[in-house]
Amino acid sequence: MTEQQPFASLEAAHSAGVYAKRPITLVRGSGATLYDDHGQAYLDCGSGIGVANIGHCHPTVVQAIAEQAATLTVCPEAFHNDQRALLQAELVQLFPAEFQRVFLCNSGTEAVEAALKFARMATGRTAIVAAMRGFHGRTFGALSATWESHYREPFMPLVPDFSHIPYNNIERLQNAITEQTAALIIEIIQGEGGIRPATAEFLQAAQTICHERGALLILDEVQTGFGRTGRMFAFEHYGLQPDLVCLAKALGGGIPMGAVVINQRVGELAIGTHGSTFGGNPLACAAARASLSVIRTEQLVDQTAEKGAWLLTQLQAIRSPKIREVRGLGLMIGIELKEKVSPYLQKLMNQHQIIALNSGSNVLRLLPPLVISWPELERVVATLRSMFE
Ligand SMILES: CC(=O)N[C@@H](CCCNCc1c(COP(=O)(O)O)cnc(C)c1O)C(=O)O
Repeated sequence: MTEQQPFASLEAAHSAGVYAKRPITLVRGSGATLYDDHGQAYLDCGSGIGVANIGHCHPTVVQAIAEQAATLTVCPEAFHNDQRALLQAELVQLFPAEFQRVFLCNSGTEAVEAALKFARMATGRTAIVAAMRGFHGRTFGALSATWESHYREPFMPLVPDFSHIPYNNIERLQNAITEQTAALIIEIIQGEGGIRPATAEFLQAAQTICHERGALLILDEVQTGFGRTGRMFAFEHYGLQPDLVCLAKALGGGIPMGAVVINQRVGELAIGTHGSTFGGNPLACAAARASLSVIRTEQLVDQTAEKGAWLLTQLQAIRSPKIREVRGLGLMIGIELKEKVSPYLQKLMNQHQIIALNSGSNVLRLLPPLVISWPELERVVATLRSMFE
């Protein structure tokens, strides 16, 4: 172990080796601030890749986890549980009335896997259509819906009968969705694919075409959900009526959790057709209930709409030959550069103590906690302006 980075070298000695690492060791977080093992503070504009919407270690969630950890953490879905029953009821309350059922799991990729299986089972069809540049997870089904070849190639063959269309291309959608299509799966804003919002026309056409041809519309809101875009769920911006909505990341307030919220149009799912040992566990459900209460009581959705609009305007006002476009919705912002983004991420972290993300090789992605303060937002804008102007 090196004295400067004792934990980094220890971790590197035993890690599977699949992750690119940044040279800091994060050991504590509070609100939108993270601290490394030397006590250095960082302003977090990554939220753990869109998880810490309510900030790090929110006291309400910490208390709920502590209480549930001392009460019951293990309860498979073979038995009823109070926290799960309450969370399910509170979760479907956030959706239109036709959404009455939810499948609980432990990650985004699991939510996508469940939605894909439910769609094939409910329709009796096998074809799945997804979007180019889309990202839906790393497990074989979700990976089959994910576009970029560098995610897919080492693992071929993937699940058969998946195809991809250009995002926002209605004509290709018309040709791709047929009577054999079980579902279309899309993001409202492509998160890993470069912070690319769908057009309202594309989304409306997707819903119309799917429902006219008996296919289900699966919305992957793993990254856009829980206030991230300035509405509780991004589909609300467009008045959509999806059939299955995949959720995860911020759902559990930092505790791993995923969910599929199911429109009654999908019909009944037969007992024994899917499952998960940890899905719906009391600890995650208690954390999720606490997180939802924080989003509600701190009015984080409305705050995000206001802060996000201001941030987007400020960043779009930066005049720089290095910036191609600034886009996004709420506090899900992408700055597309005319060059590689990684040097800028390193500079932000090492010289300015701001942690931001990439999305692809040339988009600087900002996913700050929704609790980020106005002074912290002003610091982000001032820093980026100084870097790019
Ligand atoms: C460092 C690291 O592990 N990064 C993750 C980043 C994934 C972030 N996105 C997850 C995601 C997923 C998968 O979610 P999960 O299994 O990672 O919880 C599904 N759908 C959408 C729209 C998503 O954005 C990865 O490279 O797999």
